Amino acid sequence: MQGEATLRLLDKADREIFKLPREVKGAIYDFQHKFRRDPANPGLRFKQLKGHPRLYSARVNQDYRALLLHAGDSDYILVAVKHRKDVYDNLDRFAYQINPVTGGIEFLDLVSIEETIHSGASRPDPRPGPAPEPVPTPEPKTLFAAFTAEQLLSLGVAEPLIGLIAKITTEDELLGLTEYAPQLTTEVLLALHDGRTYEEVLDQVTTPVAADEPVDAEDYQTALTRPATQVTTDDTALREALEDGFERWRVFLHPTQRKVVEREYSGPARVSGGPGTGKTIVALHRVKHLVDRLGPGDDTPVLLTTFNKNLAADLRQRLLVLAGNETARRVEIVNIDKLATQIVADAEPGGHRRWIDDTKALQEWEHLLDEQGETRWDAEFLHSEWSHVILGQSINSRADYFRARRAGRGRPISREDRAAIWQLVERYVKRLDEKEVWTYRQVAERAARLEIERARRRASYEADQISSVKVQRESGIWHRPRYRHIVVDEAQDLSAAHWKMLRAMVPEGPNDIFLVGDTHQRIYGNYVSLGSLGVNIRGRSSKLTLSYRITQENLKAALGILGEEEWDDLDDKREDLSGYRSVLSGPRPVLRPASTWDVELDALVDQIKEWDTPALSSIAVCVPRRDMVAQVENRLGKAGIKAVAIGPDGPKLWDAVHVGTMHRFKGLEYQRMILAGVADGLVPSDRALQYEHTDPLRYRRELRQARSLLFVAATRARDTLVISWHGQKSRFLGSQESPGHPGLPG
Ligand SMILES: Nc1ncnc2c1ncn2[C@@H]1O[C@H](COP(=O)(O)OP(=O)(O)OP(=O)(O)O)[C@@H](O)[C@H]1O
Repeated sequence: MQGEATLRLLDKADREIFKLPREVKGAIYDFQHKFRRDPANPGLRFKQLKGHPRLYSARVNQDYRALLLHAGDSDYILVAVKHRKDVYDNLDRFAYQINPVTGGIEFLDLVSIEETIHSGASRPDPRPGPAPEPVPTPEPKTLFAAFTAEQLLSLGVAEPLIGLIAKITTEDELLGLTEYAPQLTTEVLLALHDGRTYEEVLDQVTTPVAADEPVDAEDYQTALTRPATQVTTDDTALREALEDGFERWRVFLHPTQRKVVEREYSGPARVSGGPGTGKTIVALHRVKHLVDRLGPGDDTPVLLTTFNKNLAADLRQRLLVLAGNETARRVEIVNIDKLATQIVADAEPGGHRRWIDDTKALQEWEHLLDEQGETRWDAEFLHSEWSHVILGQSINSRADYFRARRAGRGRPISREDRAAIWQLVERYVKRLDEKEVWTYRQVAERAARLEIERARRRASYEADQISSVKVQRESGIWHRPRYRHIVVDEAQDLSAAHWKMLRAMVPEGPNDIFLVGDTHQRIYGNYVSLGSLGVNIRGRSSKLTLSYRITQENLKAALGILGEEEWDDLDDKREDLSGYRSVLSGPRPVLRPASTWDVELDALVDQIKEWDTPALSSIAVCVPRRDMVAQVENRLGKAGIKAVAIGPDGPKLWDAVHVGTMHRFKGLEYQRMILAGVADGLVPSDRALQYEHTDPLRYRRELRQARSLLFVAATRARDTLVISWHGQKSRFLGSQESPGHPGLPG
């Protein structure tokens, strides 16, 4: 063999490599350079392994050998690095195949897997709580006895593992097996063990990753290009994977993630998925994919936008890590309200208006109602009517408001009422004008109109250019589209005006808009129907279902919070979380009642002390109300625990416990989360509960939003989740209660 070679790293091989001594990792670094430059270099002692036509070994250092799978031509995959004695003494331990279901390449070291099964058997139970009474069992039952080998194979389980799987009797052994087993085998076995039926697993786990075409078991070259082959995508990625602090999401995408990232879409596309399924990761990879395909002379940027400022900052930082400066330079990353403000500021330079948030906007309503002596409607109702019905549908006149749809808005209002409300809204807007302030929604609405007008002028300019030779070449930029592509994260919280603005910013066509979001996590009450806003996602929707953040235990608890509520798909259809699952496991969530808020605060301090970790920012405390944030901060401070509130721009300090209201936790994640004050009256709030009899529709909407808020908060934990309350436990935590004991109703 002569000339250069490519070398990729197979998923999970990095895990074993990571555990090798430092000097061996250094040697691998040198090895991969040499190998790529010239695999025939005699110093590498590159040779085929007996009985394995595609498997080769090569020298890393005196004691260690790299195992390389030949995919064809000069393409190799690094599948393991092992001590010399573990390579040549027992060659039967190695197996590889193209999975007949997915068409992805899989490698197995049966001895390593067997070892981890046995170490799994002696693993300590990660879940606290009373130890189960030992029950004498004559014959341990195997976990997968109910399924035939044919069934397991048809679900995509790796054939060489069938024998080992038949012997598994405990969950810990199963977790041991999954450490080095191929991804699909792991997912299938855990889903079956979780109680899903064969048909459910086929439908939810296997089919989404099955190959689209018949699989040729010998064509490794084609297999290498399939999303189901989880390898680093290029040579540089392999080098990164060996570095300290390597983040796997950068190179190993799940096959369903890779599919949605690389697909060609004929128009706007939507990716949904429960918390932690990698929607943000997918949005970042999609941006990279789109930039990689831009022509060299194409300087129209790609827009990456999200809901708030600190998430935008996080996206920028992660895009730099993923794709580097050159790519990031071609991407505009900005939160949606800032984008709208820029548009308005550019169009109306010299404006002095300040933004006000919803709390301030409500105060203004209250003052207006007091001054007018108006008691028929409260500030909340009027603010919501103005924001969601009037601004939400771009209503400009009284006549249009008379005709406006108010579906799902709560109590019906007469024509006479509408006339009075319209008058109040006019006075309110005038009041804000005089004070030179405006709400984010007003800015978004104004920006949408400006962009629609700009798009209209651009379209007529283009039409003129085509139809008339006399149009001069103008140097103005208004006739260029603002963006080539738009990618949106946290799509569930954007308002109708935001979507109208975005729609006008990018020409309709292939890959124009790519949005990711989860309507179960909608916390700002913006219900939209994308189709009616010109963002037609029909036929271009996909779903991610495997959570990389949440453990199975926390996932069950979080799903319990959602209850029987119904959710939409941003486009007037229903959406659910069927298939949502995890392969991670950890401690069960802890439910902790307290008699008073004071006692709850004491327990919170004790809990953090008990964790006794120097990594304070791996801990977060989430509370339902702003005043409680200050109280928690205060109490932690008194106990000598450094704490900091999460502000609108995110947390200011990184060596402190982060404390915030539920809204502030959107998009974040922490090793350990405490949700405090999860009591009825707070979650949902008394304010929401007051509508139960007066306005049932509104009551339902408020309750759904409160559920979503608690769902967002509870799904931020990577590992430990503690939920506490004082007084009456929140109705969203289910009916079972076992004070002092861990566990939540599933
Ligand atoms: N392919 C992957 N490999 C490894 N880790 C991944 C992968 N995809 C996602 N993750 C990790 O899972 C976690 C959740 O990812 P991400 O934030 O993208 O999920 P999300 O769906 O946007 O979550 P949420 O809806 O809760 O905000 C992150 O820590 C991320 O690094």
